[in-house]
Amino acid sequence: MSNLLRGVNLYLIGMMGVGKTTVGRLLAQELGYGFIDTDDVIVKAAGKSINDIFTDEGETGFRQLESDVLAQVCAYTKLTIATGGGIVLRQENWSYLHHGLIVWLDCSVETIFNRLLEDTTRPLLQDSNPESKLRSLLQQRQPLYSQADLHITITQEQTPEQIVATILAAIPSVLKTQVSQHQN
Ligand SMILES: Nc1ncnc2c1ncn2[C@@H]1O[C@H](COP(=O)(O)OP(=O)(O)O)[C@@H](O)[C@H]1O
Ligand SMILES: O=C(O)C1=C[C@@H](OP(=O)(O)O)[C@@H](O)[C@H](O)C1
Ligand SMILES: [Mg+2]
Repeated sequence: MSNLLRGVNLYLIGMMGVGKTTVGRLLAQELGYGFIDTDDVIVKAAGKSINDIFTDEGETGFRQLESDVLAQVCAYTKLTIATGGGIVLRQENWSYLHHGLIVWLDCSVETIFNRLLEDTTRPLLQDSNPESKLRSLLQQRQPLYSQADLHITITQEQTPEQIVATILAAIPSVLKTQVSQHQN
């Protein structure tokens, strides 16, 4: 698979809680790729948590840091990059994402809600009705996520290992499409 990819980066996109960070780390191991989580880089660079960045600099400040980090990481190859769920919102980010293969991890709002029930690290979910917030975020973002090269729908029961296997099995079909598009 690594030979087939020829060092092309994989970008995982999708809603918060879908498993981008968890699956991305495993996927990188399987491919012999490096792993980067854009949120981790932002936290290290800013020296504070995502919650504190949202409080101090607002979502706009966070989105600027996110774009800066994405612009930097896309200069490297052989990486699996777990992005934050809102990376799709800025048009400029797409020019960076399209340097690599974009994989949309998609699962139901119910699954996400159950996973993040106790979580306090996602500022956008600190809402009086987090489930309805998730639904409206998904509604807004779905058309953007659907611009990915690969759409992987996952069920609540699927383990990270199974999701990695599904992604690896699907990659050759997209690479083939891209090669034939170049030939036409
Ligand atoms: N396939 C899975 N099955 C069960 N729990 C999962 C799975 N993938 C992720 N999780 C859990 O869901 C939560 C969110 O996962 P995370 O990887 O941080 O998602 P994201 O980066 O997309 O926000 C974490 O607690 C993680 O352990
Ligand atoms: O969906 C979003 O807008 C966000 C998702 C988070 O990352 P995960 O998708 O890894 O949870 C993080 O970037 C921030 O809380 C904003
Ligand atoms: Mg994450």
